[in-house]
Amino acid sequence: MQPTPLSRLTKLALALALTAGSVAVASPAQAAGPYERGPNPTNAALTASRGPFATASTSVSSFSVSGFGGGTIYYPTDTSQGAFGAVAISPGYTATWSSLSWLGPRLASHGFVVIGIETNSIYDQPASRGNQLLAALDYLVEDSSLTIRNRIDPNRLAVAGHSMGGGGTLEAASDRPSLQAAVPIAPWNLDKSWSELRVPTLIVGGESDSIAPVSSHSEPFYNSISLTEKSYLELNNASHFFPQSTNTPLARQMVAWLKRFVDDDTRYDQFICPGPSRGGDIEEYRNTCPLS
Ligand SMILES: CCCC(=O)Oc1ccc([N+](=O)[O-])cc1
Repeated sequence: MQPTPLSRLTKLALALALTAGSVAVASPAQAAGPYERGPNPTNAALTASRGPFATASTSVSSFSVSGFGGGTIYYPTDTSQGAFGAVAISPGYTATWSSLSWLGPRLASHGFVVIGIETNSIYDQPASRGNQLLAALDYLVEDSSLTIRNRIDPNRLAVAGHSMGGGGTLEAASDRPSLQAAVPIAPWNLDKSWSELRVPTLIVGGESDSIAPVSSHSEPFYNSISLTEKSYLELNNASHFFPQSTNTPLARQMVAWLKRFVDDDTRYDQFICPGPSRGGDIEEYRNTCPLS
């Protein structure tokens, strides 16, 4: 087939533009990442009590799963936008999911499937909690009896947890580098070095934590990570138990981190780099900006 000849007018326009040295290559509209979900983020949307998605929940009996103690799944009800990333969250020593349950609908309303787990025993240690987080993720993406399984993208998974659950979060991320994000909250672990970690990790600590003091837990954990993106948020005057009631700075930073690394949604970079400044609820924020 003959190429369509350029019209005289087009040729003239091109010649004029070239002479003027100003041929503008039409830039396509900024391509949206394939996993971006929801409207453009704002600080108000991240600090509101709910994100843009309506959510529902379903409980998971300990008798229907293996490797963890069941729990509760929260998910966006919207089925028009493709699959969502998922995050498994562990409570701390002697605690149950109810201690963190505000996080379930909060995160799900931003476009994530969340499983808040019960541990096999409330006395389980961090390594066991890490294995249980991974078992919960495996359940979400593999168990054919789970009717919402097709809402979950098996390649976009994350872990989080409080205290020994935060220690378990580090264990899970160390054991499974294919995870997209980890968020240890007031993490507690006897192992202080996580130099092998390749999972982008946001650590959130409390300035006044006397059970997992940041000086012997969150800070050395953060400092030991060198192979991946990391951020450290320290909350002003916060005790070990800050995640056990609605905590806006935690939710804001956690949603931004999950959006950025589970959904590859660079619209959230602005909340990570440079991130929150010191003052008010924020004692300190450190990160590895710029994000690559
Ligand atoms: C809600 C409980 C959070 C948590 O895990 O707290 C603790 C962490 C470590 C110890 N400990 O090592 O004894 C105790 C509580």
